[in-house]
Amino acid sequence: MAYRKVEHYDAEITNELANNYHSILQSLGEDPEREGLVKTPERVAKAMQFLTQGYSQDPVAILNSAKFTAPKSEIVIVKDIELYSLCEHHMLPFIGKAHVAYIPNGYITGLSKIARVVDVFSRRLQVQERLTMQIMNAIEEALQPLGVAVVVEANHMCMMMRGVEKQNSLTTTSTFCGAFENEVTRNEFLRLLQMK
Ligand SMILES: Nc1nc2c(ncn2[C@@H]2O[C@H](COP(=O)(O)OP(=O)(O)OP(=O)(O)O)[C@@H](O)[C@H]2O)c(=O)[nH]1
Ligand SMILES: [Zn+2]
Repeated sequence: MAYRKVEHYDAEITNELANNYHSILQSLGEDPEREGLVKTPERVAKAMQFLTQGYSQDPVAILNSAKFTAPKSEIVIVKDIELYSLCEHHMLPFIGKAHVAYIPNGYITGLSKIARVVDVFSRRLQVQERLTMQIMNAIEEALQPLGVAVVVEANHMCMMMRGVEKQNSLTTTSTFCGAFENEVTRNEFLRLLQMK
């Protein structure tokens, strides 16, 4: 059986983006008609739609799609969720990990849904601070837990490949609400994050 990729891209948007990328290649001094580049505008058009698909996804609906009742209230942590996002200033990747915790207040969600929510907000043009906050707000809205904590660590290609050209700087952002505003609970979360 022939290999067939299963992809869903809007034909009109793909076409419009591809025309623009064709012009961009010309502006960069390239020949968009040379063999290796003939399909590049269409490939980039699809890649960019993939990398920004989060705009059309509803994070709260994702969390609610596997919402279960839970009587006990212990910290739930999903850590080391890898993320790939695009900085909104340069549209270059920033790559890192999210660590997400919440304390249920009667409801839990499927663990994979937490990682999916990280993807939804990562697949948009972002700044790391807003990404961190949006993950927290979605969990808060969907589950109304006793608290939510989100830490994101990332390397920004715009600081590595160009600009200030720093190869080892790691940006950490965090946001806490509810019970995690309490120092004891927050420290417990930070301690659990350090456990390997
Ligand atoms: N706060 C924040 N800043 C970011 C993020 N991603 C990129 N930036 C920064 O956005 C800033 C944009 O600054 P500008 O001076 O307008 O752009 P620029 O001339 O390209 O700046 P340089 O990167 O310093 O060369 C830069 O300092 C980037 O490092 C992010 O997620 N959060
Ligand atoms: Zn940037």
